[in-house]
Amino acid sequence: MPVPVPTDDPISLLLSPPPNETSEEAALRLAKEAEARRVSDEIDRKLQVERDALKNQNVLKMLLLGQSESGKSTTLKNIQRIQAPDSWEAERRAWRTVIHLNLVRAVNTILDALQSEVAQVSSFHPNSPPLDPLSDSDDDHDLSFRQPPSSPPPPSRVPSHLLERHSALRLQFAPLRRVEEDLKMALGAGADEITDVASSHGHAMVATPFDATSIYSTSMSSNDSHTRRSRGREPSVRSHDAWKSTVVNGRTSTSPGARRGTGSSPKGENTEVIAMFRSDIKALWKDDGVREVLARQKVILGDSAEYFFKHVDRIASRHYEPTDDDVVRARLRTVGVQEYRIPFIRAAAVDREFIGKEWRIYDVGGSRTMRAAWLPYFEDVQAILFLAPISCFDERLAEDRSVNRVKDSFILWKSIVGSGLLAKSIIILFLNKCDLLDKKLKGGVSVKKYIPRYGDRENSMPVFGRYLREKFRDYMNEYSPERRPFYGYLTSVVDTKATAATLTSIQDGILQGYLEKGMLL
Ligand SMILES: Nc1nc2c(ncn2[C@@H]2O[C@H](COP(=O)(O)OP(=O)(O)OP(=O)(O)O)[C@@H](O)[C@H]2O)c(=O)[nH]1
Ligand SMILES: [Mg+2]
Repeated sequence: MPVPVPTDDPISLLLSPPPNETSEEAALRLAKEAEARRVSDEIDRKLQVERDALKNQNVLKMLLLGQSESGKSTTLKNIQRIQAPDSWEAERRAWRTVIHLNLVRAVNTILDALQSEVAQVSSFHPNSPPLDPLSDSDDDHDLSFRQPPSSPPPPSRVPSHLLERHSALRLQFAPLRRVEEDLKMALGAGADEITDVASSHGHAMVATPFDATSIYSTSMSSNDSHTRRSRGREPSVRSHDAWKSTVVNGRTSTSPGARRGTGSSPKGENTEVIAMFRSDIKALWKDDGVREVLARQKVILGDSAEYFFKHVDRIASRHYEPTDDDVVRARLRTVGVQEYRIPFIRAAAVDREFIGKEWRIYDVGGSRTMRAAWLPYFEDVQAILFLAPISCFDERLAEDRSVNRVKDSFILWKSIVGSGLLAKSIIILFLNKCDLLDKKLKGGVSVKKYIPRYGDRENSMPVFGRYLREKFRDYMNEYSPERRPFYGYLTSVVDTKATAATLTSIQDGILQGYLEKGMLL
């Protein structure tokens, strides 16, 4: 006797057999469901084994969360630098390839901007397409964002010398296109930035990790709707150092010949080519006309581009060895979830009981295409370090141009602090990129234009930073299932000295708290 399906229950609707199903179809459907359940149970079993192992080892589990380019991997580098100096040193060399890619990509982006200027596609704004403004009636009840409509670009005032030289420049820099392709090949998927949803390679776009529900989510033990898990893809922890050993050992040559399968070019050819272009790159960056084109087209070169151009003499040299600061500035997008094991070396200062114990840190890819993969890591997490970049109050997500980046951080934050699954976790907030915010506000960008309710408060980094900090705190108080302390820091994680001090005191505080509760021993 078929059970009537309540029409208002989407899960039951999904699970109910299709009308007029034949017995063969029913058998096939049931077999598929049984297989999916088997896979799902296997995932649960593996995760449980992992959890039990962690408990036995007295490991503290920490997640780094936040949108893409919020500074999660940069924070992790700070942690590695302080707490795992040997592996930090061993990996230094590998970052050279990433830094070279960052530099070459920035040069090629400048050339693309010149190209579009010359082609007089002057209405084309690669980084800021006109959109409907986000109005005050937006759903964010006490803080709304406005994206002022893009005004038409002013007529090109680019000096004619640059326009005339443009074709020559393109020819002159042509070898750097090939170098970019080679370096990307060597570094793998993370070498490409996600530019829009079309480049998400079929990954589901979700605003929060809890939005990825599936028909099997009802079998979760917790009754918190936020704990529903997508069972579509097996959770995977990627090895984070695959590209590092590749570029250091030269298993994949970064030479153009190797890319085409001939393997004929000597290793290190790309470094040679980049070194040959040192003075040309310097001249390009210093050219006022170039600056004007970049400003006019609102081209975003990446947060570290300016730093790499500033240090091009060192970086574009044949014997370049990255410094600590260079490594911290290097940008490589995180793909999936990456696990790091880091000992508590400062722990002796807190209590010698901690000697031999370690952090298990998970660094996640932050774009909306990656967030579904976070959820399996939420159980038994002791600490979450949440990064919200606050310099980007006037920017939109690369993967969804309709969403303001600070608003996206609020959406994510509310879902994390509001999750029953994470109710016992310590949550620490870094309101990051304060250095860039300071520069932006001093450069004349007005907060009020994008956040009308900011009103006539001072347009300065400390005041706006504190204002946002209060908003995050209020949301935590409003959304947390149980009361929890708020730890919010205004940070610039590229400042390694200040970040080291902050991280050390946070670690000591967390360890002390756990020690007092007897949860680690
Ligand atoms: N100036 C400045 N740059 C920063 C800061 N934090 C991070 N960056 C830079 O911003 C870029 C992105 O940082 P990542 O740490 O790679 O960002 P992420 O959150 O790991 O990004 P995904 O891996 O895509 O999720 C890098 O070039 C960093 O050097 C900061 O506080 N100030
Ligand atoms: Mg990352």
